[in-house]
Amino acid sequence: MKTKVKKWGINGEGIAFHEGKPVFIENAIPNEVIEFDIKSDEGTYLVGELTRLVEQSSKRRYPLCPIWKECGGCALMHVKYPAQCKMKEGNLKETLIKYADYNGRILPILKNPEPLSYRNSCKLPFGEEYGELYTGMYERDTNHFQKMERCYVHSKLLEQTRQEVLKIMNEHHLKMYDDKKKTGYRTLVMKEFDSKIQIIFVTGKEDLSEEFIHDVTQLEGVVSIWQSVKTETKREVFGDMRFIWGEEKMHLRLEDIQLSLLPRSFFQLNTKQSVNLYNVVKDWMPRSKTTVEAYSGIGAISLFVKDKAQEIIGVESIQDAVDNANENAMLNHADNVSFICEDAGSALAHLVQEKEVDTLIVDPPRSGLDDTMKETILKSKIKTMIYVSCNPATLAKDLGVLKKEYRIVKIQPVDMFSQTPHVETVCLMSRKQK
Ligand SMILES: C[S@@+](CC[C@H](N)C(=O)[O-])C[C@H]1O[C@@H](n2cnc3c(N)ncnc32)[C@H](O)[C@@H]1O
Repeated sequence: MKTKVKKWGINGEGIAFHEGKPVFIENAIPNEVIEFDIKSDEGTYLVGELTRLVEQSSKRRYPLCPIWKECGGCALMHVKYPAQCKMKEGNLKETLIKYADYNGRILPILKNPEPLSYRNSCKLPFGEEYGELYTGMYERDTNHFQKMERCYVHSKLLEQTRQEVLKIMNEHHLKMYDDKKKTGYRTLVMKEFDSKIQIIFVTGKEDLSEEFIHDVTQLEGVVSIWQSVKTETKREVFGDMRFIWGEEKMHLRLEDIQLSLLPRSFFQLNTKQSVNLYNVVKDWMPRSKTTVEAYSGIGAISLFVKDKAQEIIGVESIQDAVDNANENAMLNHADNVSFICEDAGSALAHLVQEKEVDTLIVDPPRSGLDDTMKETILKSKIKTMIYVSCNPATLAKDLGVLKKEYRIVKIQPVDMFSQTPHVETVCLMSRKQK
């Protein structure tokens, strides 16, 4: 069948229409004329497969990565960078209209200065082929494991080290995880900050030999090695954490803020753009008496805005991250900033009773704000809210609820995840005057 692609889908697919139903077609770009087959009928929509490009978009480019389609991690690898940014702005706008009934201004997206080689971390399962270990990922919605030769969005040092670590593992004839024996190597986790690398080997019941560790420590940039022993099937990648060698924590500097973090603690995966993101929050934040930062991770946002409030309380559910955040407050001489380990919604509910909280910053996971959080915000006297979101759909749905009491002042998309359809957004809100 032949059709013209009408618009972008949220996952970077093209959407066309066939007999009144939308057809989601991977690798198709709006305004292209294409031929496609129907892969499946999902009731309200169809899934199509592009079979031939009849008229190609000027926004299309040759994708750098040979496995971009199979991997699925970089669903926009075939789209020129300016057009990727336009796609994200457009999808954010459409989502805000759909769920929050907001059709106001959205600031132009803050572009990523490095659309390739920006990722500071990876978490990749091991596979084995002809007795050799490799890392890869499962193709989206399948059980097919795709080998990764080279990743173009990993930072250069991270990618170089990943390849060298694999070489050493194979020289030591290490094996992938065997679920029956509960031994072997499951996942390779690596983080790179300021040209220093931390490696976490997620394994079964495995003793890492001294010779193997010694060889890994010889790699340029490697400063920290951990092991995570995990024999259950649950999704969480970290099990029993064992510190093996070097520096326990990773250290990084963002402008004049110093941060350190343990392996379990979350940090944004694009270090340079996180500085630009945090500066938007800092610029938009008014002077405050008491600010709560919910979902505070290792405390980076609170420390960025530390001079704008008399007191800042960060709330985070991972104890390691809270410990790091409190140490980071000390490291940066921020006596007015402290962090507690609690569920963000429950903590806000009691903090607004105990203190005059006038400003709230939230940076929740992709699932957005839970009901307790939203109800507490609506009942509170919080004047200013800054919502940092990595998921336009949950952001828009949450704004749809919060608009009862808050008006949207400004919205700033930030491109943290180039080559992917994901977009980070900062939204400033102000409590309506009654
Ligand atoms: C998107 S990250 C934001 C971290 C931080 N703002 C930053 O920029 O590094 C979300 C954080 O929320 C934490 N989190 C998830 N659910 C939570 C909850 N119910 N209560 C408190 N923190 C939670 C996660 O552990 C994670 O550190």
